[in-house]
Amino acid sequence: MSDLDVVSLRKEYPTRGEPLVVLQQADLALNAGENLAIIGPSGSGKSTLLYCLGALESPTSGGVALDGQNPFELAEPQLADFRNRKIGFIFQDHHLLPQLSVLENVLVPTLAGGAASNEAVERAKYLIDGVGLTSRISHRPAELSGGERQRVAVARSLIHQPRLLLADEPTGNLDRTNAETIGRLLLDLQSQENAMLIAVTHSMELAEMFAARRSLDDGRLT
Ligand SMILES: Nc1ncnc2c1ncn2[C@@H]1O[C@H](COP(=O)(O)OP(=O)(O)OP(=O)(O)O)[C@@H](O)[C@H]1O
Repeated sequence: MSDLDVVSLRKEYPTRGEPLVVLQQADLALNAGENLAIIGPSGSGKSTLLYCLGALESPTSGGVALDGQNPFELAEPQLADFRNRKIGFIFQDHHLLPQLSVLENVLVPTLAGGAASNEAVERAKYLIDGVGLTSRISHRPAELSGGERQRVAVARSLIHQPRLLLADEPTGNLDRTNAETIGRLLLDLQSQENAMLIAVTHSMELAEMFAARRSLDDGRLT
């Protein structure tokens, strides 16, 4: 058994006619400290796969086990807690809250139980330093460049020391130089934190920075 096991994952979306099969028999296994890029053209099901891995979407059939736990067996709010503590998400368009500072944005995932603890604030500052934004800690997203915003999103994704980092086109909106910087940063932090990282992308440049690559074709991981 690996730290992450995905077995025969199938995802269909209902339509007025035949259901649309987006994933079929997708299998993968990953261990702590490993990273994987999944490449596929637009519409091939990359985001759907990532959402199933992140327990944001339930698969039609098949299973996901993270540290031996199948999240789809959990009821809310245990599922929300599992997602919050075990999984870090990075999206193409950062999803930062415009009215909050860099520090506050990084702390958002810790606020479910009320005010951020001193420990969380220390960890947020450590991560903001790690992504090179200490001098911007009080800035709002609108006062940052696109690459800087994505660095904040990377720091935020790591706040709970997640076991699994999921990145959906993390460099999709960035120019080549910034894309390379974010790719490198993600991989460095993932290795430092001994997390698993799965990124879906159509960028070969990004995929080539990863230790392993798979393609998503016709709903199958090859
Ligand atoms: N909620 C939904 N209901 C019905 N069909 C959906 C739904 N979500 C996605 N799809 C369809 O599933 C297919 C895969 O979508 P998905 O977003 O996973 O692809 P993708 O590889 O991430 O694409 P892109 O690179 O363009 O973001 C597409 O044909 C899409 O139209």
